[in-house]
Amino acid sequence: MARGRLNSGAKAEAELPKAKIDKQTLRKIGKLVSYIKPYRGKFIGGLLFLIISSLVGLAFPGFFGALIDASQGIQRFTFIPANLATIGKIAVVVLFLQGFVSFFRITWFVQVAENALAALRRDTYFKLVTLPMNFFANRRVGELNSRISADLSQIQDTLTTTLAEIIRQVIIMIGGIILLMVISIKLTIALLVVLPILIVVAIVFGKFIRKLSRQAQDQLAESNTIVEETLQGIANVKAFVNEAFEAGRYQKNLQNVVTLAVKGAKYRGLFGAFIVFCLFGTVFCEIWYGSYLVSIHDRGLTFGQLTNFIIYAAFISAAMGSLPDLYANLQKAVGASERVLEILEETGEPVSINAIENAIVQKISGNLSFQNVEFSYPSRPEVKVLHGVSFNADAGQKVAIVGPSGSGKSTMAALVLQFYHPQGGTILFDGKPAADYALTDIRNQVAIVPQDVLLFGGTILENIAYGKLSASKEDIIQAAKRANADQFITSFPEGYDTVVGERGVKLSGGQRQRIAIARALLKNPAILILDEATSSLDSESERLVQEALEELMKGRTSIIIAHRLSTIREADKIIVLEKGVIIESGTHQELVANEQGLYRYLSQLQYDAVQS
Ligand SMILES: Nc1ncnc2c1ncn2[C@@H]1O[C@H](COP(=O)(O)OP(=O)(O)OP(=O)(O)O)[C@@H](O)[C@H]1O
Repeated sequence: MARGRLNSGAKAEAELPKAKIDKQTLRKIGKLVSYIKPYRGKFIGGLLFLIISSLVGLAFPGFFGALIDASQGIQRFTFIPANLATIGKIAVVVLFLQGFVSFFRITWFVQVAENALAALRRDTYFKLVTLPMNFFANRRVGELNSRISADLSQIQDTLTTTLAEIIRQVIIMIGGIILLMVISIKLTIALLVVLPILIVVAIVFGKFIRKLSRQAQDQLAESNTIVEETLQGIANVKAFVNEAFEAGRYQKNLQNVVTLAVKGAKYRGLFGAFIVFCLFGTVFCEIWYGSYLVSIHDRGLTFGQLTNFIIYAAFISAAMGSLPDLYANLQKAVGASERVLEILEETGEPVSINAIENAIVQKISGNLSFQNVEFSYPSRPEVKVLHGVSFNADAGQKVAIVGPSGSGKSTMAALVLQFYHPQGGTILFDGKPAADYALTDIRNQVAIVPQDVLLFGGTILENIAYGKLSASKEDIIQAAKRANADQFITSFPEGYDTVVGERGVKLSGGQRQRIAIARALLKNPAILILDEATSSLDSESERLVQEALEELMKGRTSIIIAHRLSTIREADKIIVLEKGVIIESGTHQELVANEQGLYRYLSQLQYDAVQS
């Protein structure tokens, strides 16, 4: 029980936190029961079979006793004759039934748990992806990931094994004690006085030793860090002639490891001695006393009963010993359920899990306007990012937003996409407030080509199809051609089936952008947001991307978040944003005419940078 992986050098594994189990938490996690409901027949059947198999398991040692007694001509039970062959036949039938019941219990429990968990995983995932952007601002991806993996796995383990084990062990413990009492009250009392004390001591001792071995492991991991650090920074160590200092530091750490390990070993030794002396001592005393009872024939025990007693005593000790760990697992599962429920109870965005229900209902032709939009991010309500921003983009117009870094350009794009909602003012599509549209109607008709294009692990074909999942291969190739992407895609040996993303081919920035443009072309939105890449591409790549963008912008409203002013000269309107306020707006010609204007200043800066 106390055997940690001593001195492996690996950091001790982080355990899932345990939760208190009380009425309130049980009521809360009771909501998860709805996931088992569709399979209640199998679940109840499994429970019933579990109880039967536990009871049969408990009764089975009775056959051993009956066999031993039968060998001495004693009939143990009135309903089992003292005949070895008959007892053997009955045992075979019981074993067969036990096997049958166990088979169904295990398969049914696993079926229930797997199906229920798959549904729970799906719902948690769907809830996660439909949660508003603000939810993600306050949480780390790793933490959310562990909800889906570690927490749900813990619940799954509990449903498949822990719950069944607890029920079985409780039945064995209670049933075992009753049976022991039937055999010999005196022996049972002697056992029950000593056994719980021994088990409690063993558990506490075990925990203590586990803690010590974890400390030693952590210490060793720390000394491994010293090795890693010094080897990585070996030039520094040498330059400062600090070899002796580092060796001393390492030596000191190792000494701590040894001290902790030796301390752990002492307690381990003590634990072993305790087990040998107390536990085996108790067993010996019990058998000794039992043998005495066997020896005084008339009031005492039969050999068979003594054998039964020893087997049941072993059963009970094992059950008592396993219950604390099982209970701890149950606590972890309750904690995991609470955390999963926290996500499930969040309010998600109105997006249906059924793709058909997300289809466009209200068409948008492309008129967009901001009216006095005031906005601060919910995670930082005290910082106002947009102050009364107003502008109009008529259907088909190109509107560029320029301004220094942090002025709020990307925030405006996020508001158009309804990632957040303004605290003041209104965003209108075709003259109607955003709230009059279904969220999916707006997002389905607005596309964004972001600065940094993220491709999913999959083929190029799948990545382009992400813009319109129902698109045919011809449509996808057509979109890629219009986005100047077909040529480089077909130059790969596997063409459109080339796998990209983490495990696949790495595409250049310009290539990824053209894939994103093809994706947006396929989506065919009424409103397009282009978040121009800040890092410049080489001139050939730049030309290809620019051409593709021109193609993409044709016939739709385009909002261009521009970093290079040279690309937006032809825009119908340029909005200059500074610290969340529109300070200028007009065409390129109008803006450069304003000698005091920020736009003129910024374009002069960029022009000078290009010249130098
Ligand atoms: N998710 C967020 N939560 C809180 N504050 C944010 C968030 N995103 C941006 N901000 C803040 O809002 C302000 C505007 O940021 P925004 O990204 O819109 O600027 P930008 O003009 O697009 O800048 P850049 O040109 O560097 O991309 C900044 O002060 C930024 O720190």
